[in-house]
Amino acid sequence: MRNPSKIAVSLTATNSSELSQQLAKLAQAQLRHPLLVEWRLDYWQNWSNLLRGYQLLRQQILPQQLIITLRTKVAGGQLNLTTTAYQERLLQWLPQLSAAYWDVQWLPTMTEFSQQLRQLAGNRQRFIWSCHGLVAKSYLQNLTILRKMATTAAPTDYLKLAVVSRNNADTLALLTATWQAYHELSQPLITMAMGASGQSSRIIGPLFGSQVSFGALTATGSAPGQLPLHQLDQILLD
Ligand SMILES: O=C1C[C@@](O)(C(=O)O)C[C@@H](O)[C@@H]1O
Repeated sequence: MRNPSKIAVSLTATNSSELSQQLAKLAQAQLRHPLLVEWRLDYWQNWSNLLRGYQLLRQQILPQQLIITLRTKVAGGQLNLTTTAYQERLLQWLPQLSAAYWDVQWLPTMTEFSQQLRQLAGNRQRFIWSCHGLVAKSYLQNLTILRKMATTAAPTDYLKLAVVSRNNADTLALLTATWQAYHELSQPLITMAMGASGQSSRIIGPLFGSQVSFGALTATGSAPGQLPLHQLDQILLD
């Protein structure tokens, strides 16, 4: 049987006071769907007080609700890091910040890094293997990425694919690839088409096998095309 769909929301605070504000806003949210909270570390300005931010977060958010993500510029995030610097930061911080999921930017050539992560994480830690396409992709390109990511992921890890959409055909390519992957692969999926023309994928994604949809807590959210959290909660089709 399928798991119930979840909604995720990103905290994009740059410092502790912004984080408190975003958490206060989140505390007001009464949602129909189970909620995951993504902490986007790439927005955080001063990493010497990252642990302080984490403590603040944990006063309100349970570890089993938490996703921790460090998104680099090449994948649409805020931090300009080389692959090596990105991987070093993950290896440094993963043992210190406990979360249900760590988001990891997937690369075809990362066998050694993924083994290091798993060793550090032990059995309890699960991963979201992420691929962010900033250029629109065809059905086959989307499906091929999902299939390749599945070879890195454990059965309980998520595979996440976010691709830019220029039009309805791009969105359909993402949704139909999701549908095929849902029938072929054992891992749960999170997919979305980014941008205004991809917005429908955030609403009907669950009908095609995507299990988590991201809504926006702030005016801009954390990616183009996200719907406001409450609106998404009302209209998500699952
Ligand atoms: O990977 C994703 C999905 C996302 O890019 C979106 O399009 O909603 C938002 C990001 O914060 C998150 O890490």
